[in-house]
Amino acid sequence: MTDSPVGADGAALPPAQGGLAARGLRFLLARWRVLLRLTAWSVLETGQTFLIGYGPARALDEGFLRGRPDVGLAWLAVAGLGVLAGAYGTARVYAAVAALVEPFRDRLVERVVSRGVRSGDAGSLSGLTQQVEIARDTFAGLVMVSRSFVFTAAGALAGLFTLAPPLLLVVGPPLAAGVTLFAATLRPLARRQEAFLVADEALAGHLGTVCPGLRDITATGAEAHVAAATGERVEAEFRAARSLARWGVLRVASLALGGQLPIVLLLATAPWLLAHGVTTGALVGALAYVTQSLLPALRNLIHGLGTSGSRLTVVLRRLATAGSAETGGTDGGGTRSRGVAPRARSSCARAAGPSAGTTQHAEPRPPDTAERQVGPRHAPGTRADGSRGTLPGAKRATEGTPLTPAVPDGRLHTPTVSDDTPRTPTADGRTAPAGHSPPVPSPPALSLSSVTFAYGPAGTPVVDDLDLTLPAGSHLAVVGPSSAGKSTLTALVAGLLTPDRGTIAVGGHPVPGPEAAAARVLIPQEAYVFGGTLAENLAYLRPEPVPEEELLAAAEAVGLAPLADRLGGLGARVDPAALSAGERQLVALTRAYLSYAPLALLDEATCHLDAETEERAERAFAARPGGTLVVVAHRISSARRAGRVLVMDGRSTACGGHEELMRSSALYRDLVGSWAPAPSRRWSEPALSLRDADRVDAVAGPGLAGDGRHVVAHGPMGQVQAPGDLRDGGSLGREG
Ligand SMILES: Nc1ncnc2c1ncn2[C@@H]1O[C@H](COP(=O)(O)OP(=O)(O)OP(=O)(O)O)[C@@H](O)[C@H]1O
Repeated sequence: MTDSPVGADGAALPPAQGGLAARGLRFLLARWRVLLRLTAWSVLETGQTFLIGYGPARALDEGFLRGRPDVGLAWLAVAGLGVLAGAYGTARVYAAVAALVEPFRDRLVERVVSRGVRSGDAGSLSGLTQQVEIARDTFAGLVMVSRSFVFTAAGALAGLFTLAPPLLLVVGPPLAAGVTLFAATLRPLARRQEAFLVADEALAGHLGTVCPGLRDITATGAEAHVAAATGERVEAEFRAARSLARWGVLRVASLALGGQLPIVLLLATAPWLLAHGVTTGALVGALAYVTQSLLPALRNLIHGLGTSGSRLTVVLRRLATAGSAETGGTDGGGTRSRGVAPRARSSCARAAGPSAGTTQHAEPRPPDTAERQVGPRHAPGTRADGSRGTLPGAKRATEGTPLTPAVPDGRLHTPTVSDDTPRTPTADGRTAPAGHSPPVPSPPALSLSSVTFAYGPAGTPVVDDLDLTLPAGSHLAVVGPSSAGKSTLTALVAGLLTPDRGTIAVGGHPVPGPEAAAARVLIPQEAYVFGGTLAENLAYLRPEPVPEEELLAAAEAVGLAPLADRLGGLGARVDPAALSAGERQLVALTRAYLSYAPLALLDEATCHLDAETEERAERAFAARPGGTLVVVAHRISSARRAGRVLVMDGRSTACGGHEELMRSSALYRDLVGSWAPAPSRRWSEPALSLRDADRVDAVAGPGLAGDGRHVVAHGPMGQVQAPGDLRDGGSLGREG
């Protein structure tokens, strides 16, 4: 039993704070009147306990065994009255306990609230007041069980002595031994209980963070990473539970010794006791004392002090820790503690490796560093040191195969070379047209063959018989009206959904599969940011520590650098709730940018960014040597940047360059029309193009102003109302 208690992170717990006990004692002494009242009402409970054994003993000895049932019944009635009086006393005891517990709660609330008001941290305030309620309930429970044990034991021992002193000789020693053993194990048990609670909370907190992000974790291929971090916490809780269970055996032993052994001894020594003047009634009364009073009181004490006591210690210690934070305490990361036990902190620091430790205290980024480094220092699929990564899909592309062109039936067929042939990296890191590179065969970055998928067996296919081949280094924009299946397509490629028919391969590896999962990273619209440091967030998808310069270069490339500066550098702790949706997207984008996955799938991952920031991020991804980019676009600019555009609308899928699709796809033209910026009062260039309406084919240009006659255009197909005849020079306004 030498194992020492450890926290969730494996570190030994600090010794219990003696200050808490001293403060508790001072609190109680200041309320001596309440304690006196509590004692007085508890005496009634003692009387009840006394009568539980004494009444039946007298009823037997003086009544039933002597053929005087009336006397026997009278003694039983006395015992019954004792129970009634005891119940009244217990009710008064509750009132006295309330008079003790409520000021305790008030003092804690006062401290916590004044601290919260001063710090202006409403979130932490709410958490702490909850803990105050736990402390109050636990404190009340402790007062009840410890008080009950003391007065019950006093009543029972007094009863045993009154009935026959030899009974005390049989019951007293094992009871004392049991209580002593329990007292000896109390402190180590409490500390193990605390370690278990901390480990349990750490696991629950971790799962609370991880579970809402499961989709993203799967999407970004971070399953193994997260599983390892979760496994650590499960293991920590298992160790704490095992240690607690070992010590729990002693708790059971103390109950057996103090509460159950006396029963055995009373029965075993019955002949001896009866031979030494103990009456049958006294023996029965002694058994009543042990079974009805001492055993339950001892059991309550052991369970109450063993669990509630340690819980109270944990909660009070946290409240005290929160107090030190108020006076300037930090959690080691330079940030203020929020009343959460430091040991329960996320293990991301460990998961991120040594870099997390060094970046926690990182100095703000030197401005020139970012200016000099505008891209990742490595190609996808290679390590930071330039060596090849182990990800099978993370190969450098040496030969580009262009995206297959659209054909009238909407199917995508065999690739042919075009002007949009992607550029692939040369040995010195610059890019050259793929055709000029040595013709080393390489699998396409992404290939879909006859892929069909419907949500449910009877559902209409969202993706229908789709063929698509993307060479490494290419940039594809996926567009389409709402519900066209764009997100479904990215989920299929990411392996989050399984096609009903057809096959998908990423970097030549079948989807689903570990190699394919490692070769792609999906950034969904709702970005997943966790409460670690910025560096931990950014390096999350990298198995090894990432140098600070590389993180900064990535931040600069993607457009995160201003936010990183504002947050206080890479070591700054990130509060996901305090970031805007766009800022969270920038963090998620930079994290994906730093990953080794060559294929990046941006599913409206930039929808909360302004056009300029979106362009910067997309260009950064497109410039990753050998990296392939698939963007679900929601802006015309995004589609224009891509070499190729995939227009989705159920069965009528089309693919091609922007200009080509503007000519050949009515749907694409409609989409482009619906993406046009809202007109302002002063138009400097054509702002409204009406092409597919019945009566008009006009371009609204400079000088147009509303005069009550309206063109209404809404929806991707452009519903048009033209109350005036435009050819007659009617004026236009616009609404919707
Ligand atoms: N989990 C699901 N269960 C059933 N149907 C779904 C599910 N997810 C999506 N769908 C349906 O599949 C179709 C395609 O949805 P998807 O999200 O892929 O479209 P989208 O083009 O990404 O739309 P948007 O541009 O609005 O995000 C829609 O009709 C949608 O209702």
